Amino acid sequence: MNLQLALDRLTREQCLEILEETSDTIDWIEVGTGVIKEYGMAIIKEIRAAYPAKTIVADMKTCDAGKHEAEQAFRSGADITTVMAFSADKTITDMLEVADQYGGRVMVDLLGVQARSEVLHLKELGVDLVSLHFGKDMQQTGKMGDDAFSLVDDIYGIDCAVAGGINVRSLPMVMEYQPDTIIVGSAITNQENKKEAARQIKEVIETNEKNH
Ligand SMILES: O=C(CO)[C@H](O)[C@H](O)COP(=O)(O)O
Repeated sequence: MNLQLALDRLTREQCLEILEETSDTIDWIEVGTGVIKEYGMAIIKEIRAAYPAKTIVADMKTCDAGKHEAEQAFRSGADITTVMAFSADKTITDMLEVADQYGGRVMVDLLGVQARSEVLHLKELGVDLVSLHFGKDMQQTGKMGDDAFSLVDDIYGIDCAVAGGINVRSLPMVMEYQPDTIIVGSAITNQENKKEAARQIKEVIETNEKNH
């Protein structure tokens, strides 16, 4: 199970500092949407150069112009780029095609998706990686429930990541569903000791995996 560190609402310097502290603990680096909007593709290139062996997720949250945005992400060194599930089929299939050319992957963000049929449709399009996402603003009025997982339950052939305010306390509930990737942002990046926060989260993941 991968631990994906989400770098959101941070300066370039903070991103690099946090990576220095946590890179030996985390598996995937997510360059957050806001960070990309602030610094453009340059921040992805810089992180790629600094961490050549890490999997980099560019959280582009593309919703149109899929071919162009996927090319931007992969050319900058991303291994995975994201697209919103509500996008046109053509946006998603174009991105899958570009991903194939670059040997990369597309993660479809299920923010706002209510029906399993939508996930089944994504699978028919060729999608093999989705993220269950309880958004930042939604976190202000609620928290992710285990009903979120009913969207992907028993759908085989699709890897699943999960994101949305996950911390060391909520992690055991999330892990019951055995997602492929756990995405954690603020529960690491907002902590005083980020290295220790990442280590604790990784430890819970590894302990849970051993006992499963
Ligand atoms: O995509 C995101 C925000 O749009 C974040 O990656 C995701 O929400 C994880 O961050 P946090 O753990 O702070 O919720």
